[in-house]
Amino acid sequence: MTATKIAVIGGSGIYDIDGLQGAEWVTVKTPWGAPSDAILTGTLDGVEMAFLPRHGRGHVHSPSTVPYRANIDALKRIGCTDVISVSACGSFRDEMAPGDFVIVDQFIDRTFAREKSFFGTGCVAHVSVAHPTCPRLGAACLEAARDAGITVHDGGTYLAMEGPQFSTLAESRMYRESWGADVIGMTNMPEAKLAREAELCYASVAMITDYDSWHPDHGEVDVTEIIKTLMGNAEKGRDLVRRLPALLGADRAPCPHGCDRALEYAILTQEGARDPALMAKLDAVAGRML
Ligand SMILES: CSC[C@H]1O[C@H](OP(=O)(O)O)[C@H](O)[C@@H]1O
Ligand SMILES: Nc1ncnc2[nH]cnc12
Repeated sequence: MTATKIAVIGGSGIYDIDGLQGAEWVTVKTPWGAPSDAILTGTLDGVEMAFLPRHGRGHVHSPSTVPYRANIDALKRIGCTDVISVSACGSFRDEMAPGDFVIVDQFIDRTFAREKSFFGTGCVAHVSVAHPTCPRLGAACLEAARDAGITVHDGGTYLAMEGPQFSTLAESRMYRESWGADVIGMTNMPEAKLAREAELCYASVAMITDYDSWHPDHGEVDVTEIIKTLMGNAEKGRDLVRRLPALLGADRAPCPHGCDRALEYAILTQEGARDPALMAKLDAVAGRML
């Protein structure tokens, strides 16, 4: 058993969480640059927590410029074991209405202007992301959402687009009709892939704000409407987060799905051929393996 430390990455509309005992904003340095902001640490129901606003307080970073590698490294570096992403999303399904939450379990990654791996020349690694989210952590999020009285859907495919503009009508229809995506956002990739490389359990809670632009009854995405829905969603998201420590507990058994052992057979570069500079940068992310 190891001590649980729950990280929450708050998306648009969620820039802090309340109720933490011993709350303190901590600045964390990483070899991948500065994270989006300082990290709010403390305990809730006897469980260690860490909160990182993805876009920074004041919403400074765009989806393309969020420092995803620094964020995941920083959370790993301070001892987090589980990462929960809470994000605003558009919906491709009639039944997934604005105000509903979806526990995402698959992704389609359409992002192209972001660093997607901690590894590279001098230390090559290939982890599996066939199942990119942790079922144990996702189940806890589902239970927390139900306990909070939130309308929540168990499972869904999140299309990660580059942004920052919303999709064209043709793209929206293609993602929905041909690609089978359920929700759309701009930030969960490469975050989920990096969390897997860092051997962190990752779950994604999509908070629906709109029907993107495909819906004949709703017209195109309207950011003022999104922001209105976002405010209500953010309060529900905070309620969900408050319930997680009691559900996950202070002590943590190894992940039954192997998230915390993802690098076990993933590093291909032979010891003598590894780049010392890159190896030094991997101290937190892959320290267990090096
Ligand atoms: C507020 S609309 C677009 C913006 O909101 C989402 O951010 P996050 O995933 O961090 O909640 C979406 O991905 C876009 O970045
Ligand atoms: N329709 C949408 N597309 C992309 N990101 C979003 N975030 C919230 N709504 C969105």
